[in-house]
Amino acid sequence: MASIYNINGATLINPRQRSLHSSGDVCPLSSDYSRCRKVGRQARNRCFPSIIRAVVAKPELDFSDPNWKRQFQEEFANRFNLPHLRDHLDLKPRPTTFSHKNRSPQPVDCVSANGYVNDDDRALLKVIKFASPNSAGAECIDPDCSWVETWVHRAGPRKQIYFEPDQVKAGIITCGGLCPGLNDVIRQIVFTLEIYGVKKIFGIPYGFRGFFEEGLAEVPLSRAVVQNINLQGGSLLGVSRGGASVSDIVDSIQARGIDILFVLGGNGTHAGANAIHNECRKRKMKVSVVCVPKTIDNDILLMDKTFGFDTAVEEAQRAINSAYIEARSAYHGIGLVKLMGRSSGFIAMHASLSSGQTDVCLIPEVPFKLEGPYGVLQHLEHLIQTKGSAVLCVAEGAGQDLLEKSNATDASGNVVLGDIGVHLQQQIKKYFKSTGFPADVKYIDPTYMIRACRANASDAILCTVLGQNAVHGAFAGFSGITVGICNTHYVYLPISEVITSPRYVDPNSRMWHRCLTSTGQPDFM
Ligand SMILES: Nc1ncnc2c1ncn2[C@@H]1O[C@H](COP(=O)(O)OP(=O)(O)O)[C@@H](O)[C@H]1O
Ligand SMILES: O=P(O)(O)OC[C@H]1O[C@](O)(COP(=O)(O)O)[C@@H](O)[C@@H]1O
Ligand SMILES: [Mg+2]
Repeated sequence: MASIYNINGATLINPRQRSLHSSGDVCPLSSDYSRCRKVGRQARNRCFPSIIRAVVAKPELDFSDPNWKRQFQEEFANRFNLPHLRDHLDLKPRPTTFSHKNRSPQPVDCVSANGYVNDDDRALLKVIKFASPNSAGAECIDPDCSWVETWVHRAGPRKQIYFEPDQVKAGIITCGGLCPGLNDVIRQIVFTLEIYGVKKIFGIPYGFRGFFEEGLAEVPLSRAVVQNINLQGGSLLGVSRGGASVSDIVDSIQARGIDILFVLGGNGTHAGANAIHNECRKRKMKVSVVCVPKTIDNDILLMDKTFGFDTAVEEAQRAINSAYIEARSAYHGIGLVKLMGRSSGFIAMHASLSSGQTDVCLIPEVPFKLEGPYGVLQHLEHLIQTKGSAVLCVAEGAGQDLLEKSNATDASGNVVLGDIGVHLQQQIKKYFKSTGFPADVKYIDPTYMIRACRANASDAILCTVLGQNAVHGAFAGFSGITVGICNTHYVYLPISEVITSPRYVDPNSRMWHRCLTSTGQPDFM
């Protein structure tokens, strides 16, 4: 079924629809930009509007059929239906032991009828009615841009649960790169598990590696152990990339007797967790796998934001402010800041917006030229001539087509990127030297500083709610789900729906346009 999501300046085309984009100038994903670039400027400029045309033209949907909307919504509801342990096991629920008002597990008759989320509660995924497919960031299904409601499942504690808390062994694992707030989530998961009455809570050290590497013992967790871990950054459990086969991990889960596994990680981790969930289901194991999305890159689909992103932006804008001060104080000063963002430019875009001092923001989703009359270098020269200084912020995944490719990957299979920051620094110096009017380039690469820090207040709250809801989701019997915030409401989503692609900045979105308005930068092509 056709679908376009566009939330807070991000676009996704479900890769299942990729066949729709096989010809011409359609560029749904950043990896397709190079192909797009080859078809020339005019075609390239049509890239994002073409996404809309491609989806509108989806052959299976017959918009003359008065039932098309109902069909679409039914299929959407099926896709977003939450996988449950009941799907493969014959299970009876029991009344919950979770109580809002008491810190200890409650006997059944003390559980108040109110304060629980009904399984039929839903949150609206999209809240804008677009009048036209040409509206900024439009996500339309039919040519008239009809209003089609899409609902997702509301997160929270249920009245009925599918585990006996005092018999449960729960495991927590943190995978991928660091992210502010990991400890906050671990802490809230432990607190909430204890309130349900769980006694056996363990951390698996160093990501998926902890399941198979000898000598890495489980870390016993309790309220006392995690009480203050939110005061520092990093992960109490450690993180890693790479890992064992899914089958070996599930063998290990079986051998350890884990009933509920909480998996904190990004896109790669979610793919791994979904594979673990599917393998458990195949083996008819009563194991609930619940993810909490973690990434400073904010590249997880459908969500308003992931935890750690806000904090990373706050730290990143400090680097931009420093670059500004250096550039402003130097004669012909240029401040250059490289920020993380492997394939999505959210950190660079938001840090540029929040600092307000960026003159040029370069992100992976928007191609640019360095040389020539429309290139970045000439624009920098113009800025030096008119303002005396300039600040440039670049995401690590930007401009990779300007660099030599190594084809190397990290342990998780992520492409090792060329260093666009160093390249820009060299090219800017070279250019200004050749013009006979050298610039003073101050290069700041705050890479790990923006993520190896404690979560800020906003992220700490997000982590708290996500951590608690992860536990509620597991006790409700769901497995293969992740928790997120959509349009300010907390929801559960099937992992399969959030791993279809990374989330990208949509160059046609209002947010990117706002960034351009703020920087005042031209189109560098
Ligand atoms: N497609 C996949 N299937 C199974 N496991 C995966 C997959 N992609 C990544 N992983 C595993 O998930 C973990 C984290 O992945 P990584 O890409 O490094 O970080 P992130 O989860 O933050 O994207 C690694 O241990 C990696 O081996
Ligand atoms: O050096 P590391 O630890 O591999 O991490 C670098 C990567 O971490 C990130 O910030 C976040 O990546 P993950 O979401 O996969 O953890 C990327 O933007 C960056 O490329
Ligand atoms: Mg990743």
